[in-house]
Amino acid sequence: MGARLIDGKAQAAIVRAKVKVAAGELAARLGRPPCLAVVLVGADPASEVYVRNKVKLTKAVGMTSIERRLPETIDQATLDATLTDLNENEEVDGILLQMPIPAHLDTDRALSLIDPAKDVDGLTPISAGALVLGRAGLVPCTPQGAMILIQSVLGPDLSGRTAIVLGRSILVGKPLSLLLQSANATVTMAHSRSPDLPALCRSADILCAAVGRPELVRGDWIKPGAVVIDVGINRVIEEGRPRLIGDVAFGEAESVADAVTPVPGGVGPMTIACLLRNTVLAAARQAGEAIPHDL
Ligand SMILES: Nc1nc(=O)c2c([nH]1)NC[C@@H]1CN(c3ccc(C(=O)N[C@@H](CCC(=O)O)C(=O)O)cc3)C=[N+]21
Repeated sequence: MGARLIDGKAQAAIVRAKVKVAAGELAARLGRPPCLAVVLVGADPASEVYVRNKVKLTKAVGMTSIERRLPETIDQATLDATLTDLNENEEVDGILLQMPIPAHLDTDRALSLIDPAKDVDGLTPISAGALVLGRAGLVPCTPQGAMILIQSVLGPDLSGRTAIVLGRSILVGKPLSLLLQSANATVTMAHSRSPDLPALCRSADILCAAVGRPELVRGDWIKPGAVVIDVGINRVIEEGRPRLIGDVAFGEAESVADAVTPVPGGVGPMTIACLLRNTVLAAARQAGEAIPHDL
């Protein structure tokens, strides 16, 4: 009841349509389509699904993709060599190392080897630093997708609005806080140790939940008329069936918020659309070409 639904599937389709035009323009100038390389270590079933989906959507927007599948048991040197090989491959514009990688491998080391120019996940120290410093760089996909959803409701300028981000992960919470601040919102970075989370949340015009705790955010945590962005994707079993639920109690949020993202169909589809967008941006920048179209 009440709140508008923020349609992540529809917004992702808009982003992909723009990416498709841009990829076409760029392909004509480069003499080949932009190319995304996906590195998958091991055979985690959830990762397999994501990677298959990414490859399918990459082709659908007129780009190419290559996959490097490595066995669960590889050593760090093999992973490192795979990444540096892709760095040097001039046919590859973007590199994505699918997370998580097996525990015996060093994630930080692997990420820091990726050429920042090809870092379509925005997770290398150089990309993270560029975001902090407000310089041009590749922005992590999930927070970028969340921003597009927020701005689809509130417009590009968030001046005068307060925002709270629950969660301080490198992947989502930290970069999303910085992006909100760049768009002129006044941002609170909250987390599990923050005092009185419900009251903090209730003061925010924009509430972003990225903590990975199913339905942590209740209706009475939400300021009436707020925009609620649910970044959580929690797999739960309900009545014997697997189901995806967010970090926000959706039914309760609906009767308080002005607009709210569903799970699934909210931020998730935006993540992949923004990955494709980053691949085009990376291809253009490396070739010294202008960013095609209005991306
Ligand atoms: N290097 C790296 N980059 C990532 O961006 C990355 C990763 N590793 N590892 C795993 C997580 C997870 N992730 C999702 C992307 C899309 C949906 C998505 O589209 N979800 C659909 C539902 C899909 C379903 O039903 O399972 C939705 O929310 O509507 C979900 C999760 C990207 N990740």
